[in-house]
Amino acid sequence: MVAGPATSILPSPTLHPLTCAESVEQFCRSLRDKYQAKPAGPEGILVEVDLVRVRLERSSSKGQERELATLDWAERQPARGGLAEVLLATSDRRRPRETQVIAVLGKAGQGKSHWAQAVSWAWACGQLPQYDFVFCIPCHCLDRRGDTYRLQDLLFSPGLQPRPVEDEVFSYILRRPDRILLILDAFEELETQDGFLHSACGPGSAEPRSLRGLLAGLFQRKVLRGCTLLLTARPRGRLAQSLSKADAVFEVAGFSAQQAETYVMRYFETSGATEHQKRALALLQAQPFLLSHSHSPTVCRAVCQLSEALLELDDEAELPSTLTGLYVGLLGPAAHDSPPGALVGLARLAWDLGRRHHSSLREDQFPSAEVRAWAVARGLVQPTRRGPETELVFSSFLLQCFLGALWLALSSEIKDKELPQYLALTPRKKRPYDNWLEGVPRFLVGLVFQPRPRCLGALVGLAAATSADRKQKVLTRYLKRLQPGTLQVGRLLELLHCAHEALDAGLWQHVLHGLPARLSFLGTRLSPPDTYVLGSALEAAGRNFSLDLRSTGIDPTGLGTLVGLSCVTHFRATLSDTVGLWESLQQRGEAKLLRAVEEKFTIEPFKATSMKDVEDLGNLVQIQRTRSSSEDTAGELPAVRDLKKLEFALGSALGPQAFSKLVRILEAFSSLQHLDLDSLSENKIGDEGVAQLSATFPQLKALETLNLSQNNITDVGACKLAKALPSLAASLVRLSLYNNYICDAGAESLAHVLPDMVSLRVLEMWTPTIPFGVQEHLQQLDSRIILR
Ligand SMILES: Nc1ncnc2c1ncn2[C@@H]1O[C@H](COP(=O)(O)OP(=O)(O)OP(=O)(O)O)[C@@H](O)[C@H]1O
Repeated sequence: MVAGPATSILPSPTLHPLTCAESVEQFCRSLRDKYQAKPAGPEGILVEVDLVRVRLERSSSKGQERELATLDWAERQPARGGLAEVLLATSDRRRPRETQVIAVLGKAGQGKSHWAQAVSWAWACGQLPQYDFVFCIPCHCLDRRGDTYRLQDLLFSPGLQPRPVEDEVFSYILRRPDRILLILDAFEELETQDGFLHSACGPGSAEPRSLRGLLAGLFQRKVLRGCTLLLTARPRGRLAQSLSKADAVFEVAGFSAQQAETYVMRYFETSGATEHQKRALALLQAQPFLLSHSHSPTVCRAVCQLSEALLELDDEAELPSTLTGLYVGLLGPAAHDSPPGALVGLARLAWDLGRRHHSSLREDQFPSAEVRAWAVARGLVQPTRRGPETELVFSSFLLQCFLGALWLALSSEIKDKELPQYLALTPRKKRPYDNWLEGVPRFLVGLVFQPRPRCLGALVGLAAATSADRKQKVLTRYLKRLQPGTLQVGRLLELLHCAHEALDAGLWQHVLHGLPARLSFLGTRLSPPDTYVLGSALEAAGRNFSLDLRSTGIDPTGLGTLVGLSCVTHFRATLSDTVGLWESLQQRGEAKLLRAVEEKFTIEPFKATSMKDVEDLGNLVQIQRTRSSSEDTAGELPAVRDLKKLEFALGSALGPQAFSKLVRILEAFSSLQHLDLDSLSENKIGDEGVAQLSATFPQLKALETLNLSQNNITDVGACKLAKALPSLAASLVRLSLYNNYICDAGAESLAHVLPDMVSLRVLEMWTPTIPFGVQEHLQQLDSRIILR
């Protein structure tokens, strides 16, 4: 694990670097002892996972807002150097005494807190000798009120640290901020402090201020200047804006298939049931939907818990095929021995807290002490990892979502006409879920639609479950009125998940029927469960589809599964990911599938906007060339062979360099009809670029439109172009040369080849550098010349 015992980090310290008061040494020792204490049971399992370097980018739909960029699979760079790489991510910063801010993002349950815990554990084991103190602070423990918040209150929050702290410790911290690692875990909990980046941060470190002021001070690098500030947070929501100020951003990748398997094995080792290890793995593998979800450690753990319970009872058991089924299975036994109304009471609490963006509960919030004791005993709520002992949290965010949905499914307080809004499928000004309770829609549909006896009835009894009948009617009416083809693609995916959870043939068919034949997911992240439901839907729809899977971050297995479906007749995907897929199919000897996938792949029209695009295109052509030079003459790639339109829009900084790469592969595109080298930001390929391009004309036999406007071309380039143009005489219909630096000599040389250009209809050549007299002359010479 990146955060695991970071053996690769630095040599273990021989001597503790503190050479100060005994009280400081003692505090350090007790802090280490606290972090070293490993939790018992599954919480103590640590599977090493990757952190991936990511970036935030401006949201395409929400103007200035920033969101996590969706990286292509090949673009993802795991921090293989482990924790050392993450913590030193910004060591190349220009001012070494500056605070460095590192953000670690991930969806709920992806393992951020576990990772943060492992960082403190690694420190406690002497593996981060560059820090004298690590403070790992769960943000939900922070006191949010008042203007009397001091740095000491943040570092030494009551209940968080081992013992009362003396002034000496604090003054040591102030003297050596560079040796402090401050971890703010679950930073999204502080979203009410939104806007702190621009807040005034007030006087020195020890002075009281508001929490917002203190955060401002830390982020503006005025308080504890020189420390390392590590944040973990869910990626969506308002706070993501402040994270754009981080020096480095990583994402917790979650479990790979192999890591999920390791987790299952360790889970059964820890629980002392090693005899069930293999059987549990087989159960998971038999349920591909849950398997696709097992990249989330939270789901993986829930699956293990249910498998353990099932295998105790019955060796022939099977796991359910939905997430709703998983949580009904887990909660069913707890519901049976609950005090009256306990489950519904807890569900209401989950909903109320979630709506207010909270996950922690105080003792006095439970309906009764009995309910609290039951919920703790059943592991539904648990003490916070490092918070005050009196504070509890739901044992997972997904469980909180499930309970919230249970409340919606049963409550008579939710009006019928309000219910559909909780599915969040129709556009609204404000999204009802943003980081919080986002799992609710699927669970709500699952609970309301799945057959009562094995679902809602199993939790609250059949009599109480009948209250969901009306809700089912309301939701059926709403869902059947939805037209899947008109939904924004993120909502379409959510609808597919809801329909999957419903286990209702009518609803499923309705959704399948409305799926458009061309589905573009461009820019929308596709997780393994998304790929799974999408694949099931396409297969069941009994029609053909074409898919655009570019910029979805789809994993190689998911890509292979979707594009391998016989009903997917065409697809677009990121070039590098597609080439990766071909290579793996080739290695696995799946020649037939490889051929099929190559046939379906299209890049039409192709727009190169980055150097990577050009390089990826180059790789594709290289594959084509290698194939055609080998025995395999049928190895032509239709994507290359059939490409008709190619746009190049790299801009002036990278344009010339990238174009010289592009021009080397141009002749491979034998069907190219439209080559557009004009981008709004100007490519500036210049005379040299034009000369290189002209040399490829004899091979571009199908070229009809050539746009060379805004490319810094002078008479030199124009004359070269004119000389080469006759090779395109039979095909070229339109040539654009607007806004270059062509003068009379260049213009006239172009005009003089026009009699040979029999297909040409238009030569657009307006540019202020051509003298007026020459312009008039040219227009009289050939009416195809446009000089306006
Ligand atoms: N690397 C790991 N190895 C073993 N178990 C893990 C790992 N990561 C997470 N888990 C398990 O998954 C559960 C959820 O992880 P964690 O609480 O760290 O997620 P999170 O991303 O912080 O979620 P949230 O945003 O809801 O706070 C943990 O309680 C733990 O049981």
